[in-house]
Amino acid sequence: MVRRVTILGSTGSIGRSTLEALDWLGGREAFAVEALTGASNVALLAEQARRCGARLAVTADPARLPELRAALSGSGVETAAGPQAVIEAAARPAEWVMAAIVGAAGLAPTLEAARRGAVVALANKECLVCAGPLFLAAVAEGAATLIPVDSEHSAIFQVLDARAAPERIILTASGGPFRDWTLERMAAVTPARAVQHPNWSMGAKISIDSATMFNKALEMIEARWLFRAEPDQIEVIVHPQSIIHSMVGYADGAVLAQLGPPDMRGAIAYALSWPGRAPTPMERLDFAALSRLDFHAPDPERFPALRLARAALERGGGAGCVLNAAKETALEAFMADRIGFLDMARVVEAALERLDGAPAPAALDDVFALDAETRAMAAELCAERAPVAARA
Ligand SMILES: NC(=O)C1=CN([C@@H]2O[C@H](COP(=O)(O)OP(=O)(O)OC[C@H]3O[C@@H](n4cnc5c(N)ncnc54)[C@H](OP(=O)(O)O)[C@@H]3O)[C@@H](O)[C@H]2O)C=CC1
Ligand SMILES: CC(=O)[C@@H](O)[C@H](O)COP(=O)(O)O
Ligand SMILES: [Mn+2]
Repeated sequence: MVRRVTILGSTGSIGRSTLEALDWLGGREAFAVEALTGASNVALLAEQARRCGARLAVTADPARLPELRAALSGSGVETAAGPQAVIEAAARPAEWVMAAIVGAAGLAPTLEAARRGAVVALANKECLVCAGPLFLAAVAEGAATLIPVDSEHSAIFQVLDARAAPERIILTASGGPFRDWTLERMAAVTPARAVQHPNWSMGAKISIDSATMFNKALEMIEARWLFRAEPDQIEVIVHPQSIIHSMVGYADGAVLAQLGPPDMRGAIAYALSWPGRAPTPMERLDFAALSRLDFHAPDPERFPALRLARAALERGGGAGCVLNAAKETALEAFMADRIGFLDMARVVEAALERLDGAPAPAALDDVFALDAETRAMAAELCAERAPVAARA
């Protein structure tokens, strides 16, 4: 039977890997693409839609609709544009939806797919970071199935034992490109350098989040909601090779791990073939060639993001939403050379302090309001930091 799929964020790193995984697992004979969505890369979106015979292609940017229409003229692919059209794409009747829009912009469309009961392959971590309880309520309300795709959470999902509650959730972290750098060197890091992840090929924003370890901070909060883990059950260990994707410890002291090459097509193919395991051409691990796997504790001084995530977890309420919105604002300022690399954590810390006590958002509009309030405050905090050129 042909399965209908939708890819939210098809033009990004995860979106492109998803299209490859669909080809691995049977292509057009096994899958019919209902909708693809992108934002700025309209040429790629149109090419993807033609190639896989999508019914609908949507750009989140209304100004790009004429370009999308021109690129798809004569193809029979429907077109639409704007944030509401992305939500409507998620509402269309695909049984399996890849949620791969970057950032908080992915929340509303992914919620829509969950509410109507799709199998949601969740790459976007911000849904759970900004609105964990709300998002899980939508999953329950829609009787949706949530399959984690973030490599760590996919790994944990794969080794969870239905018969025993986990004692520890152990997230592995590569440590990013500045794992061994001094604070002095890190202070002068440029965006071009920060996007160079040592192991994974990913979009620019998550690559920089890996460099600050804010990616791991988001993943701690993601794990809290996905696996209903208490904050003190969630640990982070630096593992520079990114071969062990994460681990779960049980009450008898046993630790189960999932291993594989650092290639997201593995986690995506798993989400497509769940509850089975379809054969894939993923590279096989050669343990003799690997020879060693290293581990060390993260350095809290050089990577304050982990401490901030723990504080957000302990504060609860709207702290996850505040942490993410402040982080996204600071990340954009860093990418535009308006603040330095180490300033990102300073901005997030100040925003968390100023908005301490923000209540947990009870509805989507509350998330948007807290997100907007935090972004405005974080933008002021960024403006207060000395310009990068003045500090050079
Ligand atoms: N890349 C990876 O290996 C991993 C990614 N993730 C998570 O998955 C998500 C996607 O990451 P990644 O693929 O790297 O990101 P990319 O930046 O490569 O892709 C992001 C996608 O979102 C689209 N997009 C950007 N802004 C908007 C918007 N405002 N509204 C709607 N769509 C938008 C982009 O469109 P366009 O490009 O056309 O502008 C693109 O399709 C993130 O949440 C990330 O944290 C999790 C684990 C691993
Ligand atoms: C592929 C994936 O899931 C990323 O989130 C990855 O984990 C990033 O690597 P870091 O461990 O450096 O954050
Ligand atoms: Mn990850």
